[in-house]
Amino acid sequence: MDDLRYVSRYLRGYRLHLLVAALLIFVETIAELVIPFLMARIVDVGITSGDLSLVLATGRQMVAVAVLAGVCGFAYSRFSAAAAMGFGANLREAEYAHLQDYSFSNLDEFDSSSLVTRLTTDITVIQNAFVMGIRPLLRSPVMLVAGLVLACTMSARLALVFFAVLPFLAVALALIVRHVAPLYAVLQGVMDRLNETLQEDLVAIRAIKAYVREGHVADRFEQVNAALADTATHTFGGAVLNMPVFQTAMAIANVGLLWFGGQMVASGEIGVGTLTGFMSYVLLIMNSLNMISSVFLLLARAITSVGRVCEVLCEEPGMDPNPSGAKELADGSVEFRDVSFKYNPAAERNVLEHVTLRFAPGSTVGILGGTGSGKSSLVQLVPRLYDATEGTVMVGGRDVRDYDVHALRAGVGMVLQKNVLFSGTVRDNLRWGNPDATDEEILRACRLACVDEFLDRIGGLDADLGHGGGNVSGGQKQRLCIARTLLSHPKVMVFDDSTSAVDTATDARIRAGLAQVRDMTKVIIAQRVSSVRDSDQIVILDDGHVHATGTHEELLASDPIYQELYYSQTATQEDTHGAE
Ligand SMILES: Nc1ncnc2c1ncn2[C@@H]1O[C@H](COP(=O)(O)OP(=O)(O)OP(=O)(O)O)[C@@H](O)[C@H]1O
Repeated sequence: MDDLRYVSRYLRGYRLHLLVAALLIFVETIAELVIPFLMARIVDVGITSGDLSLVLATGRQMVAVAVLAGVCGFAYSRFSAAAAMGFGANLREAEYAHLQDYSFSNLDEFDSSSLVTRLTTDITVIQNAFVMGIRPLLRSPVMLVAGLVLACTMSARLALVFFAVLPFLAVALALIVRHVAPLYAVLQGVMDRLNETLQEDLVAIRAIKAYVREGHVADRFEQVNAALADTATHTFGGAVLNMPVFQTAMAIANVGLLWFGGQMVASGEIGVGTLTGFMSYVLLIMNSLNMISSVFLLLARAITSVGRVCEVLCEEPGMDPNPSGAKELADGSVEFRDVSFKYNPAAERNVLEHVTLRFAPGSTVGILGGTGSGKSSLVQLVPRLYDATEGTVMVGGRDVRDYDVHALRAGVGMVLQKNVLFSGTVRDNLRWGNPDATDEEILRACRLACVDEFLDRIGGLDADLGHGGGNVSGGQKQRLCIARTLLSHPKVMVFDDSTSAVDTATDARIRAGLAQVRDMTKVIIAQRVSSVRDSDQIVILDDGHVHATGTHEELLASDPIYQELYYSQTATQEDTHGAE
């Protein structure tokens, strides 16, 4: 209920539509209830007494009431559709906007495929329930109560026959709803799994072909697909039982009514018109019961989806973006004061443990360490992609939490390990760094990042990069990403292993280019010692701890890890040169 109340706020702008739709249904329902009465009058009074003018006059009234019901039904469908689609659009927009406020830690909580389902399928389920559910939800209780009252008024004895069948129908329908409702939550979960598998397989399709794993992923997909088919069969198989149960009850009630009703007509206790009118009301009552159970099934599914949408909407952003915080970084200094960090508060071990470091503004800092030693985790704390669990991270002499997070991220450029480019031209992509950049500025950034070496070959700034930047190589992509970040003129720039795919000579040229940008602090995570040896400071991380810091000469003279890295890599290079 709380979830329903929560999402109802997204009806804004469509409450009037909903109200008008409800009124139209009410009028339509009343009109339909009047028709059997008019019919009974024609048969019992008009035809029995041979009064043709009464038959015609009542017939005209019946037509007018039927037209009124039709018009109301038609107008209702317009208003309810507008309300449902508008509500769905509001919900999707709210989910999407809230996702933009998610921190990286929030995004760790949800699978991206599940988020896609929650923004698409779940909203469609809610919209469908809205369009198809409101009408029976509003009509059926009115029909049920009014039908019962009117049927009893027509013939209390006949109503007894009908009341004997009613409880069986009600219990059978209630059992179906109870059995099927929880299955919808399972169904949506399996749907998530199918989307997840599909997304992973499509993203990794090249790797799958390269490793000849088509058979393996096909088997995996088949399993999830079969699980979805099984769950859906079980769920919808239970839901459609509604219909045969209803029809059986209807047939039994009809036989009983005709049997007893026929005897009552024969004995003159009631007229034929009353019997036919009564049977029309029975049909209305049974129909409304059937509708109520269908609506419950529809709502059960929609409530599961509402819950899933609410999980996205109610997820507290993992960090306060502090929009009223400082807007400018005084300089590019970075400081870690006794910083410890773990991704999940429930995790036993910290990923970073008591890290204390200081990078002077404009300096170049190299970070080395084995895989999983915490290099990426450390630098992600600088632009607040995550917040430190303990201790303080300072940029430009202030705690990072004191900045408006957007201003902080504009001041701390980051070239991530996994580079992402978008469809569009080179110019479009580079302007992500600075939407106002002129072509001269773009070309300067291209020179610094050594993009100029291949820019003309791919077609200049107007070259189309294709979907996800698929038209350029891994090394070219990395250089374009560096140029893109340079264009935003950050005070601190972090390179998270972002030249791993370029050759050593190009790597050196990029570093020479970056050295020209003097007022920017450069933090370079690298696997190669050659990428960081000229840095003002080199930090060696080991299992989340700062193992050593110093210049190349200092570390080479004193640190065993650095010595091992350096000599193993120079030996490899010499071997390679020797082999050449
Ligand atoms: N999003 C995440 N959620 C939970 N744990 C994570 C997450 N990202 C990284 N880790 C864990 O944190 C530890 C440090 O990872 P990190 O990526 O910082 O290492 P790294 O030194 O950059 O490694 P590499 O050189 O392989 O990129 C690893 O044990 C890793 O499993």
